[in-house]
Amino acid sequence: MSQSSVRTLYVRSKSFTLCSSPTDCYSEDVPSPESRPIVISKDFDAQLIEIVQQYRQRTEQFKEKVIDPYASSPERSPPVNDKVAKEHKYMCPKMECTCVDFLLKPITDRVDKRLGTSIDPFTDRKYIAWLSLVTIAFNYNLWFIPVRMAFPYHDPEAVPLWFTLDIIADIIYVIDIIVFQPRLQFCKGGDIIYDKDVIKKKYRGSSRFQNDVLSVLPSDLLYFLFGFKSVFRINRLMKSEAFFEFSDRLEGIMTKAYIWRVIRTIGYLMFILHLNACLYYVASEYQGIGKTKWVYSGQGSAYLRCYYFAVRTLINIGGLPEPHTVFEITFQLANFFVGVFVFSSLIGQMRDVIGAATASQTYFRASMDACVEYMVSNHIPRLVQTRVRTWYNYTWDSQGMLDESELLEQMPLVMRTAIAVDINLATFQKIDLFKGCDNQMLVDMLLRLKSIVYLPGDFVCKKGDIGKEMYIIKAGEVQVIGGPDNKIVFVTLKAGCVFGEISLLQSSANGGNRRTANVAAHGFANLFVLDKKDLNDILIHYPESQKVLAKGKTAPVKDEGEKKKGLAMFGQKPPTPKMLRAFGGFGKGGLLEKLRVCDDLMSGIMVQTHICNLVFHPPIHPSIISSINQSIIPPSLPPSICPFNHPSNLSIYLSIYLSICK
Ligand SMILES: Nc1nc2c(ncn2[C@@H]2O[C@@H]3COP(=O)(O)O[C@H]3[C@H]2O)c(=O)[nH]1
Repeated sequence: MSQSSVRTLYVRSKSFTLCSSPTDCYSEDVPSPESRPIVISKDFDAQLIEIVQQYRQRTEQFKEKVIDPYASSPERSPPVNDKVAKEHKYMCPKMECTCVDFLLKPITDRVDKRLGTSIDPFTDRKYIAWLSLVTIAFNYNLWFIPVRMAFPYHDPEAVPLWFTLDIIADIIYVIDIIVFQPRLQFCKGGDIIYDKDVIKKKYRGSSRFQNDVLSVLPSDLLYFLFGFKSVFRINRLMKSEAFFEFSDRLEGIMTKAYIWRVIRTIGYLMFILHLNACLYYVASEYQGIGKTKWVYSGQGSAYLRCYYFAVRTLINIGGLPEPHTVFEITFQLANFFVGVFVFSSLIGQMRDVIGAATASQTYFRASMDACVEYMVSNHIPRLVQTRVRTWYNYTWDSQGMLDESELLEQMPLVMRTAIAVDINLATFQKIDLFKGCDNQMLVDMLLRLKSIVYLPGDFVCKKGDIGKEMYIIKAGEVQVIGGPDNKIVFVTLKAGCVFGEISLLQSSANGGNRRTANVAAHGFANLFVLDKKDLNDILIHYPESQKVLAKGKTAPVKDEGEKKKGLAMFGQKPPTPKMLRAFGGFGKGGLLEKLRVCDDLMSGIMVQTHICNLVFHPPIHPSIISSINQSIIPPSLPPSICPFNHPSNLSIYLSIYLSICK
């Protein structure tokens, strides 16, 4: 080894820093350097110098990064925050970004803004609308590729049109692959995945992606070699999944999904006929157009005539020229066989679709028929039979089913709650009787309601009966009636009113659990019914609400405001009569104070008549007052209890007064 090829370098023992002299290796933190000279060959020396240069370069890079923290670097991508994102809007953050990515960035940003980074494929209407477009493009290929293959439709004038349509369909396919499919949320282990990158990765690994890519392969380039032939576009049919997806999604959002199912089944039928028409034309061409009686004659519209042939053969209508050659007979036989199998299955499918669409109607008819049969065989009076039929018809017409609860019971509790809350909670919250009640209690109540339809004139409850249910009017009206033959209407309750709660909320001691009035449906009345047992079960858990309800029922009426509260639970009442106002209304020294006297004086009908005469002018006849008392005071109550001091009975008196004296 020559002296010139030898160079002396010094290595600091711990950190292996390369130094050009021993003193360079001294530093404050290394007080006693143990540097020893290393003798290296010239080649090795060159290598080391190169390494040192590389280190210097690296140091420079780091220095640069200190000045510009977002300088591109393999180790670090710039932090994503708004400011940086804006500054580097069109810069690709990752080293693996391609030019295409870089160019597409502004477009993808815009698309993200419009569509969002992920799409819910089940409910997103925009996606379903897009799918309809893809379905049109797919159907264009599905129907026109065979027809263009079979019939001579590629004449020079038509080629530009076909070409344009092909391009449009292809663009739709490509947009679907780039924009929509890589954004579709999916479910993994019960979690919905929204992350764009994960979704993209999943799509790219799916068989759908493979089919989608195959469907857009530019096989049309073969036109250059073999001429303009639609057979080269046959790979476009690989997009069939989009059609079936569209079909499912549409069924999911349509209120009458069977309409789409019928259209789809008819479409299948027409497509098979269409294919057959194409085959017939090809067969005719093979035989020679117009050569025999069986083939297409070459006259008129080729497609129309061939389609006509297909309809007659495949649906086995017959009446066609007899095939003669072996080829013709074989073709015709194949047609008949296909016709039998395909059409029998399509007809079966159609029957299922129509059967499913009318299933509920069939169920209704069957229930009603069974009931009528039962009534006839048990000699039920005709009048009752008519009422039962009317009930069936009205219930079916008004709610589209006989028993709503049957449908709801199939659902999990959370769904039932959602539906019940959505339909009725707002109405419930407005009912005065429930004001101040716990919302959760109302929801519990909603879940236990049963819907029942009453026919005009039906008694919902009768005075003196034991009250086992309370009612909320869903639709229609009921009337609180009394007097001889129940001819007197004390009050009419409308949708949203509650009744039947008096006997339910009072204790059975002294007959408090008996109905205090007759209530009958005025027209058709659709009522929610709440069982006493259900109500009690609920109230056990809501003692506060129980107090509110009890208060709503028994609160003493003190002034106009409170009177409203007390009476409002019976629904809309007639306005305060002029006469009542003349007597000072319900305020101090007014009607109530006068009536309270009867607590002490009440001993017979004459006293009541006297008070009535005092209050109402012209006076009410004593016989009417007597009949009111008989119909209002629960039989179990001692006669000494004044009927006036109960706000509800008071309202009845006022109603009678209005109806008689106005
Ligand atoms: N007694 C009475 N009941 C009324 C009146 N208005 C509505 N109703 C309702 O008619 C229902 C009959 O049954 P309930 O006694 O259980 O509860 C009664 C009240 O809810 C009224 O003015 N007097």
